[in-house]
This record gives sequence, C-alpha cells and structure tokens, in this order.
Amino acid sequence: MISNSSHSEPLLVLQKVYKQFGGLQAINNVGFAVQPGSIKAVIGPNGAGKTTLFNLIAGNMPVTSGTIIFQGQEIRGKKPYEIARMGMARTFQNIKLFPGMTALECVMVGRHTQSRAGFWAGLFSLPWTWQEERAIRHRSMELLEMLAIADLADVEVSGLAFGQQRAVEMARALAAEPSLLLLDEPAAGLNIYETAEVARLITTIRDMGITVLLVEHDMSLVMDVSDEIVVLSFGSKVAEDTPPKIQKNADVIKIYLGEDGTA
Ligand SMILES: Nc1ncnc2c1ncn2[C@@H]1O[C@H](COP(=O)(O)OP(=O)(O)OP(=O)(O)O)[C@@H](O)[C@H]1O
Repeated sequence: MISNSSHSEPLLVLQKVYKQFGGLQAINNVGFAVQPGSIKAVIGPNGAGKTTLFNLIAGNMPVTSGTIIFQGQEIRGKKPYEIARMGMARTFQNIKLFPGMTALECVMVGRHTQSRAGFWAGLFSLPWTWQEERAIRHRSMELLEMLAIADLADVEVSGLAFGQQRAVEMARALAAEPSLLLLDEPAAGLNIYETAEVARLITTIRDMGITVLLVEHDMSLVMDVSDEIVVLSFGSKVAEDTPPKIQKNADVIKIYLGEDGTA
C-alpha cells in the first residue's frame, strides 16, 4: 500500500514512550509524529536509544509505557509480522540477503511475504500460484527499475558490492508494498560514493509515495535527505526540527562536540 499524501493524519505517532532495561531508562518520554510522504531521521550519539526506538516501533520489543500509533492503530501487543502486514517494512544494519539468490529473487522473496499463496507454495511452484508468480516477478522487476538497479537483476547478491546489496535490500523491503519504510543505518560501512547513492535511493523511495524513517550516523546523508530530524541523547528527545535548524541548535551542537567534534 502506498501512503496517501493528501491524508492529513500523521502516519506514525509516538506519545510519551518509555523503555526501561532493568535500571536503565533507554527511552525516556519520547514523542514525535511522522507525516505521510516525508523523510524523518533519528540521530544521536552511540547508546542514545535509536535502535531501541526502532525495535519498539517495529514491534520487536514492547514499550514499558506510552503509545505508538501506526496508520491510526495502536500497535501495542502486535507481533512484528502483524505490524509488517499493516504496511511497515524495515531494513537492517547488517544486510540480510540470501547469499545464493540473484537480486531479483531476493526482491521476489520480499514480495512473497505479501502474496496469497506465500513463499513456500511459490518455491514448490504449485500450479495455482503460476499466475501470481508471474505478477510477483513483474512487480519485483519494476521495483529494481524504479531504483535504477535493474541491471543487477540476474546477478547473485553475494557477488555485489556492499552498496549494491543495500540497494537490493531496499528493493526487497519495498516489495512488501509498505506505507512506511524504516531504514536502520543505511549508510553504515559505505564509502562516500555509495552513501550518495543511498541518498538518491531514499529520495526516490519518498518520491514513490513511501514515508521513510531512518536511523543514521552519517550526518551528511541525514542533512541531505531529511525533512525533519529528531535528536536523541541518553534516551530523551533533545530536539526535533528541520536540518538547517538542527545544525544551528545549541543543545545538539553540544551533544556532538562532546562526542566527536562535529555537528
Ligand atoms: N536488550 C537490552 N538490554 C539491556 N540494555 C539494552 C538493551 N538494548 C539496548 N540497551 C541499552 O540501551 C541504551 C540504548 O541503546 P541503543 O542500542 O538503542 O542505542 P543506539 O542509539 O542505537 O546506539 P548505537 O548508535 O551505538 O547503535 C544503551 O545504553 C544500551 O546499552
């Protein structure tokens, strides 16, 4: 499902979210909204709580308290696959592609999770799935074309450069037709050219009508693509603003100067 950008309700809303690990307050009263059709980034120093926040949003761990609403529905108690079916897809910091498959096959697997017949029936090529199989192949190829990586379709993913694998992983996530795509450090381990390519992919995805929420360390990427940025420090939200304003925010500068001298 592609999000409807004329819809005025936020696609994702976090309200007073807390997450505690024993005595550690990993997420402390965090709230923000993600508007449909936008790119929002969550940044913050190591240990700020970014990954924890993603895990809460995707349903990989329960909140201690607070509310997360996706497409108008509270996600508390829902399993990650149920949230995925509602239209939330994610990529992981460590790329999770099947080594023996081609790029096209990897995207088709992502598509199968949404198909009626399912992945296993597809693998065994049961007759009633042939038509669906053709449709899946067609849409998967279309996605590779949209991301301008159709030339990689028949290449085994293990033979691809790291940046190309990231692109295939994004195409695979899109194959589930999400309204919201969560990207976990999409530039991790990439060189500056590959990072620039990831920036292009993210804006292409947004232009396809898909809302993007990303966690990222690479400031140039974040400043380049984001409509809005949330800054976390020690589990709390210290700022939420547009990239130019975040770059001038005294609290944010202090946090980053304290860490590595860049803001
Ligand atoms: N499952 C867990 N059990 C206990 N503590 C945890 C768990 N997951 C995270 N933490 C702690 O919660 C805090 C936030 O961690 P988190 O990984 O969310 O930060 P982060 O901003 O993603 O960091 P990084 O940028 O290094 O990935 C850290 O102090 C971390 O040690």
